[in-house]
Amino acid sequence: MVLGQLGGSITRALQQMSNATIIDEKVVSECLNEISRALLQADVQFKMVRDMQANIKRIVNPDDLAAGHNKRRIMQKAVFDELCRILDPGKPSYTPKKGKTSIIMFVGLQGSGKTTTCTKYAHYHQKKGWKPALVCADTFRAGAFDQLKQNATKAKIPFYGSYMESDPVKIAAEGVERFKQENCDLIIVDTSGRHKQEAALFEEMRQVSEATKPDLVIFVMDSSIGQAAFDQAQAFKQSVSVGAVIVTKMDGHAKGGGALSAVAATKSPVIFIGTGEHMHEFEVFDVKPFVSRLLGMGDWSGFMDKIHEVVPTDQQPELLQKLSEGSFTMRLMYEQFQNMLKMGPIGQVFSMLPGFSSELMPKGHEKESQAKIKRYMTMMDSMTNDELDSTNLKLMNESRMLRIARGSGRSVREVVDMMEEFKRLAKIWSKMKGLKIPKKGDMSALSRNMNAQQMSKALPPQVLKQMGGMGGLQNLMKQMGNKDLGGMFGGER
Ligand SMILES: Nc1nc2c(ncn2[C@@H]2O[C@H](COP(=O)(O)OP(=O)(O)OP(=O)(O)O)[C@@H](O)[C@H]2O)c(=O)[nH]1
Repeated sequence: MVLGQLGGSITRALQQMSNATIIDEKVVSECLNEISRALLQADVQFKMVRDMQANIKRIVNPDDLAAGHNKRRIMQKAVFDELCRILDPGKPSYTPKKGKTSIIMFVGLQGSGKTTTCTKYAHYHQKKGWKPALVCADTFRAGAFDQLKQNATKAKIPFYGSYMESDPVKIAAEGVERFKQENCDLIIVDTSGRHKQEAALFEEMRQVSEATKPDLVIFVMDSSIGQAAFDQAQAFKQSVSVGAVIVTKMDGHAKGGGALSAVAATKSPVIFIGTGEHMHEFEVFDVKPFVSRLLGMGDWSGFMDKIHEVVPTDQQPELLQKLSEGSFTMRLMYEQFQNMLKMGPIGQVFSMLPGFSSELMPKGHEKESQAKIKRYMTMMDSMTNDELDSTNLKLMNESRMLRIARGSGRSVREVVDMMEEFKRLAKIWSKMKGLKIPKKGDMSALSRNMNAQQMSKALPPQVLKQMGGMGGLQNLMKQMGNKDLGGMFGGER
């Protein structure tokens, strides 16, 4: 995971601090120095690291820490808040509205993934019923137009470009005009890659922006961008009004700190991340779940807590059992939708798992999302028992989808959307495979007496790793006072 190493180092530094017998200013300073070193090693800009250190020092008062508070948690929260602060400029970006023309211009360094991301962005919206179109204003790189054309054709998205015309300003203006007339509601302008040393290309970018008057300029950034990130991003921001950031190649193992710096430089929110070369490898970005995953443990415990809160007690053991098997069925999805509609927003449970709530229930759109869940349930009502209980997606062939669409009075596209949603949830669900749950009768006794060693054996290895290994787990158990662990395993308390 990009930035994964940074998260691990921060977690270790916090761990070392909480192992100390007396927490005084010196121990806190050492911990902060360790965290700062980790940030610098991950390519976060020096000034940002210095500011972050000063802010945490202000928030964390060693006297408070000494007075029997949970030291690691206080420090962790301060670090968490600071990272969120860096990634969240506090104001949302311009949000295009379906049915109303928006012009979105993509800018960035060479090879950052603009062309790929333009198509992903168009495809993402197209799936949601938008009418996007792509304009290739990259006349600099030979083959850029062919690449866009190929991607656009594959995704059945209209495109505009030219092999002959060398003036990107002219192409951009013409393309935007054409698609305005065709009533496209999302006109996406792809531009050439450039860097701040190329003054003429920066001037050209400004002219493209002037000619097309974009509602939103998106800065596309490769997550492996190093120390140069801050200055480059700032230069883009100073030339055109960057309003949002998309970070690409999050599927790699880059240090990723440069990406944090660039976000700070543009003072614009990250709206999506690219997680692979393919069209669907594109996720809505949410700051808090991302940072908590980065810091190694928050999501898992939060997830279990929320299951406890939202899922009716009598259903918890069964649900956890199914989690441990990792196999997700339509029926399970149906039952969870039912719980969530009854008990509150679905996001409460799954927001703990990155990529989930943001997709299914974006903030501020809860009403629409609930309506969507209800529509999904209507479609599932038209499914046979075999379909509901199957884990095999291949079963859902075209004729079955047609039948479901007809039976529920919805379109085939909506059925396909629901299947996509199901696939995504099944992927998240499969991560829980291997969770070992004590037999029903043994549950409460076992969980009362369970130590970290036993507990570590019960957890799937990838989850244990996410929690910061044995150390992270021991800490979590301390925080929860052990007694609550019965709840994590569905036992009676
Ligand atoms: N692994 C991975 N590769 C990506 C991702 N996004 C883009 N790429 C790859 O990065 C390379 C560059 O992507 P392009 O879309 O051509 O980049 P560009 O910014 O348009 O390039 P220029 O026009 O030359 O500036 C391609 O090989 C893409 O497949 C991603 O999220 N993950």
